[in-house]
Amino acid sequence: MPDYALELSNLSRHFYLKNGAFKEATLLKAVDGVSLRIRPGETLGLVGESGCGKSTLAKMILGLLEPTDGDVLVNDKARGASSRLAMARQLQPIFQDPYSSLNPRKTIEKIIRLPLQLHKVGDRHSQKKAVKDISDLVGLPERLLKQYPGQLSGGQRQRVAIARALILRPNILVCDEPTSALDVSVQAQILNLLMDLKKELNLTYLFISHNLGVVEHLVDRVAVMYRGKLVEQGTREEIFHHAKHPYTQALLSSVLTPEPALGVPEVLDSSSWDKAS
Ligand SMILES: Nc1ncnc2c1ncn2[C@@H]1O[C@H](COP(=O)(O)OP(=O)(O)OP(=O)(O)O)[C@@H](O)[C@H]1O
Repeated sequence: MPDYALELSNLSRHFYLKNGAFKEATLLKAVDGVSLRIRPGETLGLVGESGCGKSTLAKMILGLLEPTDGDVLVNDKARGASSRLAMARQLQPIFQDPYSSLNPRKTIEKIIRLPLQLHKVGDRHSQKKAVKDISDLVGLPERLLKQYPGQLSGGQRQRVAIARALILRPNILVCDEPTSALDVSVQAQILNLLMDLKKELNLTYLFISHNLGVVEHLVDRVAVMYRGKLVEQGTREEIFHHAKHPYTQALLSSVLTPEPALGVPEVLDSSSWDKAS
């Protein structure tokens, strides 16, 4: 077992923004010297308002964006030191919009199976069985496997995205606003599913959200980001009940008087819903 599932050291990503032909470019420090560690099996919530750098940080962890500076370690090894397959078997993303991330011309079965084919894992028979097993695990009825993304509800599509992320059996999921595009009633179902999967598969989560109401119910620890930097991190109890940094306090007080748009769902009452939304 590695000491840390994820370790970020002094991670930065800067962008030069052009201000028109004759003006000098300005430097935007989208992520600026972020260091954090997540232990195996832990859920870390990364919170902060829109534009503070959360997605940029996620993209660097996932290898979709090169850091300007700093290191990403996955299961104690530099991410650049592992092959694509080795990395795909450790770390997978779940994004906000399950529709745009699913190929509309492929059946659900093919979409979930694709990572196994791309990485040449198993034969046709074992791949089909793996798709069936993972679909059961995420609560996707078998009849949906022959359908196309456009025929599914938002919640079902997010279950497909989760199944595809898990088919190579990674131990870490980077969830970037995984429920923000869903109806409030469906959000709770997907959040409950993610928590059930975490227990069953002993997963580690980096859970990115602007919605502190969601984060409070799910995470072990919280890291608070403001203008590219981490301003505070601590246990859920420390951050939600004894926050020290004024920005964290301001963020929390805006949640205590929620706007309707924040749509804090009624999380974690799984008694009243069906698995297949
Ligand atoms: N490719 C890019 N080129 C220039 N600036 C960028 C680029 N990507 C992100 N930025 C800027 O970096 C900053 C951080 O953006 P990022 O998307 O990481 O924030 P965020 O916290 O995820 O916000 P949101 O929750 O709205 O997605 C923003 O000011 C954004 O405009």
